[in-house]
Amino acid sequence: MAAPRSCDLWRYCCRGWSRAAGDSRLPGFHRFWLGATPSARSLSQEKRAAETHFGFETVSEEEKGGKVYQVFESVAKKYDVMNDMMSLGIHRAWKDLLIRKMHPLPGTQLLDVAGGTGDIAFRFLRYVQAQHQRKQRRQLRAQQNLSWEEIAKKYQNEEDPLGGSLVMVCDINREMLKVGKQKAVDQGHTTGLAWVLGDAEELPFDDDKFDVYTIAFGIRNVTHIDRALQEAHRVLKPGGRFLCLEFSQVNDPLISRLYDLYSFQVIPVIGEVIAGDWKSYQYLVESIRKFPNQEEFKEMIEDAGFQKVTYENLTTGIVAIHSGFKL
Ligand SMILES: COc1cc(O)cc(C/C=C(\C)CC/C=C(\C)CC/C=C(\C)CC/C=C(\C)CC/C=C(\C)CC/C=C(\C)CC/C=C(\C)CC/C=C(\C)CC/C=C(\C)CCC=C(C)C)c1O
Ligand SMILES: C[S@@+](CC[C@H](N)C(=O)[O-])C[C@H]1O[C@@H](n2cnc3c(N)ncnc32)[C@H](O)[C@@H]1O
Repeated sequence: MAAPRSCDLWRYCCRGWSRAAGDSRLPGFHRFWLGATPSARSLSQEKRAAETHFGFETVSEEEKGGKVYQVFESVAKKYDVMNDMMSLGIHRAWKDLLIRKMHPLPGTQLLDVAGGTGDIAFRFLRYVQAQHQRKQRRQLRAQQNLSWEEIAKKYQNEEDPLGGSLVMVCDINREMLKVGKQKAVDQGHTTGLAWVLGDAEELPFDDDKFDVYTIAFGIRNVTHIDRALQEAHRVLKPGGRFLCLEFSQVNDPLISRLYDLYSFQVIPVIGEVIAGDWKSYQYLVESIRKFPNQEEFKEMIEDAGFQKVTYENLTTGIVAIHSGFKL
């Protein structure tokens, strides 16, 4: 390595000093002698810290939430049809895989954050219902000498086809929830489902409440991902599981080129043609590129206190499922 020039050394020292001067752990006296007035320093630091991204645009942290809200308010009515069109239905398989990985048993209490129009919740309900029916059938088969009347009665007396399971869909956007509630009616989901308006960064739930926390295609839109992860940890029961389905990084260079081409050249066009909304779909593809890769996100989950954190790539890493436990 080349020897540092004197101006480099000077710059290095200045950087070190200014860093120390901004260190809030230093007593005020030291900060004063290190050459920065605490108020000026902390002000400029706050200004920098308050910036984030909205797709490729730099925005203030206060602005971001509002912009994300507008995106989903705008796409809500066309959201489901857009997902089928853009992904050629592949998003359905990704969501099915998330539920299979969770393998919920009757009685599971699930919190689905950024649950939007309910895709994860409805899959969860169908899965636990099927599990519960299978369990019932096994029990009936074990009781060999029941009459058909007794068997029929057992089926009819079944009050809760979900065996006590519940899914709480929490989302910040009224319009997305409105579409979700209508879908629940259309699909005949009457029990085991609740809808709550709430922010992933400040969940309106007590500590240690849920067995599983899911967030599908949601965390990318949250302003402070670290806060959302801490909240996930707080509301899970000890032993509870965190599962996140999110766009991730494609590592194969050829697939990555094709994927970029499709994302930037095709998706906003479909957005414009089907939903009359180029900008929201431009934001979608940009936000995917700004999201941390598989390993970086895994570290963030660990930093929030989760253990046994793993991930599984789907469709060559276009999306990944991260899993962690509160132990
Ligand atoms: C506003 O925010 C949002 C709005 C939303 O509606 C949704 C979300 C959140 C997202 C979801 C809930 C998931 C569902 C939505 C999507 C998957 C849309 C996002 C899609 C991508 C970022 C691209 C990746 C999509 C796929 C892997 C699905 C499969 C698509 C194809 C295979 C493309 C086929 C398309 C054609 C043949 C049309 C012709 C295309 C061209 C002329 C352009 C050039 C295209 C290619 C050369 C082929 C495309 C190649 C790839 C996609 C890469 C290779 C893929 C594989 C090996 C599987 C939300 O936040
Ligand atoms: C792409 S949609 C995903 C919906 C659903 N999970 C799915 O897989 O189809 C993203 C959702 O995240 C919600 N969202 C964005 N920021 C949020 C936040 N801070 N707290 C809760 N939900 C949020 C949006 O309102 C939107 O419904």
